[in-house]
Amino acid sequence: MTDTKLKILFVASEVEGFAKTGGLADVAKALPLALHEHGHDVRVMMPLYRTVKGADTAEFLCNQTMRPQSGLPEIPYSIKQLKMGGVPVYGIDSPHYFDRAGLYGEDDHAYNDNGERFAFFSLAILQSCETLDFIPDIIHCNDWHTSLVPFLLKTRYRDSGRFSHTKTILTCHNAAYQGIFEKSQLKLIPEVNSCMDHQVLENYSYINYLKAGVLYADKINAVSPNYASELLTPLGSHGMSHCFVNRIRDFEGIINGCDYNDWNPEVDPHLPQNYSSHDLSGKAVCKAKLQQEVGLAQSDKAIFGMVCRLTEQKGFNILLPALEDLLLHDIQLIIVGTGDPAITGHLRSLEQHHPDKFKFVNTYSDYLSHLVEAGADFFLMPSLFEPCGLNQLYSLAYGTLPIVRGVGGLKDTVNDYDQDNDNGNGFMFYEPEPVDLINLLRRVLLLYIERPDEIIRLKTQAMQSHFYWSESVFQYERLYAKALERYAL
Ligand SMILES: Nc1ncnc2c1ncn2[C@@H]1O[C@H](COP(=O)(O)OP(=O)(O)O[C@H]2O[C@H](CO)[C@@H](O)[C@H](O)[C@H]2O)[C@@H](O)[C@H]1O
Repeated sequence: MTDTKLKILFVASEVEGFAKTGGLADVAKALPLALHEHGHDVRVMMPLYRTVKGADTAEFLCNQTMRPQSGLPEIPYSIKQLKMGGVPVYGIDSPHYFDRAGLYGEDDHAYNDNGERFAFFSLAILQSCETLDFIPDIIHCNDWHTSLVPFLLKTRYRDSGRFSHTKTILTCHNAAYQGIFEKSQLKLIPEVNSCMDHQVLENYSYINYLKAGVLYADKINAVSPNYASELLTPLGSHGMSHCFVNRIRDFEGIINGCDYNDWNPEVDPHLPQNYSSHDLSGKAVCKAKLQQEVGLAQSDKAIFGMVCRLTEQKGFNILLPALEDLLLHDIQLIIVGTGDPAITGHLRSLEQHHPDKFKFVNTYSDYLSHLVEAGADFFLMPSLFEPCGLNQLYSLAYGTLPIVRGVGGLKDTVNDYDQDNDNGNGFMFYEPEPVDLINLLRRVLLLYIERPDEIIRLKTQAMQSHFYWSESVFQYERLYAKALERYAL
């Protein structure tokens, strides 16, 4: 398979370097680049939001007109090209749908036409392939935003000769977000409204985009083997277990890699001093810089860090009560994140009660996310569920010991010190109970205070754990091969 060079179109709603709200963007950059390195002809397609970095200088390729069925007005848009290493990134430039302040919403409110926006994007993807004369072997879709592409290929485009050999992959980065919209948002794709398949209909008035993708994609994967197995269970599938069970023969888990071009403490330009597993002295300099940056006293106290979207998924129901206990100890805590106003309010009030120990930085900052990874001693990820998780991989690379809940990809990537002293590179608790996290945090703190040499050994060991994208690319290549074989038979 590795000798077969494929034409791959990777379609995603966000791509690191251009527009990002979370981990999907990281993967939408690193995976296409890794596939390109394996010799495939990879192109990426994304919406050209107003905020896309480089949008002003993107190369204009052509104007397009979408002519909807059923007498709706024509929709003009254009295709522009950005560059990401050797991989072309096509931006779908529709002022009507994408020239807005946010990607998916503003002021904590999702845009009320998101269903229509991403139905348009899915149609534009296929129309643009034809215009650019790039007919892919594989269209690699990601999450609900692009889940209608497999549906379109098997319905509207079924008899179109041009895509007769094109197969689709759907990667589920987070099946909690399913894209459930009123049928009225699907005026551009009326076929969905007449589709009576109960797996696509959420109910008689609503369509579930992710379910359409899971039903119609040729192959499906989750971003870790453990999350894939969770998605097959009623408890771990966000209500979609029957959909995944129905596709079990075409469904698997492939763990994300870590992009060591962006996340490597030996060369990271965000850090005041670089360091490696052979010499951790630069990490101490990063710790001092982090303390100075957020306004905490310079000291050797253990720093617990966290960078994330502030959502229920990240385990705040477990974490907030546990922090009340943790902050009674002689530690420092730094949380960087934006999101849910209720969580923001709790964190603000906790910070006011412990101003000398806890800094909550309510912002989105690449610089701070790198500095927290480098300067903290421990990284908190007590997630309720975690499809893969990337920050624990960054934490390992930076010698910052992850404290995680044993779910999803966290279980696949962190070796629990309590289970395996010799090979441990982090700490794990299992039950979604604050008391379990509190007990773990106390044990970790004791280790930090009483056995500093052991902590250094663990940090060094963590830095030697690697999750290379090239390994995951082999598995994606096998998945592509299976998708292409299935219809060649
Ligand atoms: N305030 C802030 N400032 C700077 N950077 C911030 C930030 N808040 C978040 N980030 C960054 O966003 C990314 C988050 O990635 P994750 O994989 O941990 O979570 P996410 O839930 O978004 O992704 C989903 O998709 C990914 C990719 O498949 C899965 O790993 C994951 O489990 C799944 O939930 C990291 O690069 C992080 O540094």
